[in-house]
Amino acid sequence: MKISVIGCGYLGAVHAAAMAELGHEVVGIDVDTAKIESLSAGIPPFFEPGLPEILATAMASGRLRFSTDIADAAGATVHFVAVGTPQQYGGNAADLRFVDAAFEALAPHLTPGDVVVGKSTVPVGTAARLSETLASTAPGAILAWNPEFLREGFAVADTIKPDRLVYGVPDGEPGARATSALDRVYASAIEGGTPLVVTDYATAELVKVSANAFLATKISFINAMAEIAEVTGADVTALADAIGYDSRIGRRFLNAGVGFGGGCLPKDIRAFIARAEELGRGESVVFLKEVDQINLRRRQRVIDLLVELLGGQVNGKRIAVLGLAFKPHSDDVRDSPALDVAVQLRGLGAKVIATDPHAIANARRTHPQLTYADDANTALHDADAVVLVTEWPEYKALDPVQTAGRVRGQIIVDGRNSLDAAAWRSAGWTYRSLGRR
Ligand SMILES: NC(=O)C1=CN([C@@H]2O[C@H](COP(=O)(O)OP(=O)(O)OC[C@H]3O[C@@H](n4cnc5c(N)ncnc54)[C@H](O)[C@@H]3O)[C@@H](O)[C@H]2O)C=CC1
Ligand SMILES: O=C(O)[C@H]1O[C@H](OP(=O)(O)OP(=O)(O)OC[C@H]2O[C@@H](n3ccc(=O)[nH]c3=O)[C@H](O)[C@@H]2O)[C@H](O)[C@@H](O)[C@@H]1O
Repeated sequence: MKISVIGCGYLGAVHAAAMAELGHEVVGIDVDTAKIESLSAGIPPFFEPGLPEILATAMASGRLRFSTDIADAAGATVHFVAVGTPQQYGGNAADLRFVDAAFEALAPHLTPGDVVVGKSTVPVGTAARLSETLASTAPGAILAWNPEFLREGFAVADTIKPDRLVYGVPDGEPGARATSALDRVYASAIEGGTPLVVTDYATAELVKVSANAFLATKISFINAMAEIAEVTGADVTALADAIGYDSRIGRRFLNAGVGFGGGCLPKDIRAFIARAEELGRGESVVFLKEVDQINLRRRQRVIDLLVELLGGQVNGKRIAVLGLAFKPHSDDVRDSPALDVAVQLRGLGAKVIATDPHAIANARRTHPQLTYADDANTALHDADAVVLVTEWPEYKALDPVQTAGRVRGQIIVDGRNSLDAAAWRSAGWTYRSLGRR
């Protein structure tokens, strides 16, 4: 099939390359010239395992190209819109200006029968509104909403073989046509047994935000238990293992620590709260405010622990911050707890030396005032204390004895509860975590 993908960020670039990998003919379009130049040269503008490989194959096959000109979408019959929907500046709601601009720019290049497929995460009600607009700007074009559930770090596999597919489509013949077009796009996943839910726009939009809200709630639940564990001497990791054996609960997303961040979970729960309030149903999701608060408290707890361990103040103390990305296997620093901790420590007067295997360039762009080290050894040199905030495998593998030889003070706060506490303690470290013994 001929496909266009409007917006080539973390979601769109992977989607474009994966669609070409599946045999479709794809054009990826973005307003960011540098991003398009990089993608056109076969170089992903961000770190995503597996993307360089599928990008190279797809470019070599001639099935994938990139452009800054929206007119190049003409000729495709399915158009995915994957532009950003960030949190509004100064508010909680989603900023839909990029979605609106993309639809407005795309409309003149559509022909009747084309299917426009929303991929961006949007507040419920957005698709119905955009469908009405399209009816006048591009008569005969059909809108579907096909939310995306990929995880950064696993984006390629999640796109080629998703857990499930959800299509939000209009009633009647247009809905049937959109469904059949999407079935062709995703033929390999469907043939491979991927569950498919075909529903209306509102349900599809809500599936996406409720899935992220559930995941965020699960993380904040275990982090709330970590707060209780801290004052009772209980161990949150053993607790998570024990409740996780109950298959109704499950162990995944029960890792306590410095909490969730990234370009999605935090902004999506806030946008959900804002949208529910607009709909007069704020009370239905009021618990999400607590989910957000518990999450933000964990960042503060890491800071408080360091202050306590450093004798009441961190001013002038050299602190090695291990990790900047919001999670391992990503270079994304959007709303990253790790970067937030580094920035706050610096604000308290600490000499912060931060490091990350892949996220330094992105962190430096938004926070040029921080001091960065290219590797953990350099960051650890002469540190008065160490804080691990992104559980990259290389940090988890640090040897406590060797690490002791690099630092000035053997103090470590394990913000991801991911180190072997006993091994670090027996090597002479003062080891503290978030809710672990
Ligand atoms: N990053 C992720 O893992 C996932 C993201 N999502 C959702 O997908 C959407 C995109 O997210 P990301 O890719 O992370 O954001 P991003 O910020 O990495 O990418 C958005 C891209 O859209 C481009 N753009 C903005 N306006 C445009 C326009 N008018 N025409 C063409 N391109 C335009 C930007 O230049 C940027 O490259 C958001 O709604 C997000 O919530 C959903 C699932 C997973
Ligand atoms: O809408 C989105 O963009 C995506 O948001 C999340 O994916 P992602 O943000 O890539 O990362 P996750 O693996 O969900 O992790 C999110 C945050 O939660 C934290 N986390 C995760 C799991 C856990 O047990 N504990 C925990 O603190 C991670 O460190 C990270 O900061 C969802 O998992 C995806 O399904 C969804 O498509």
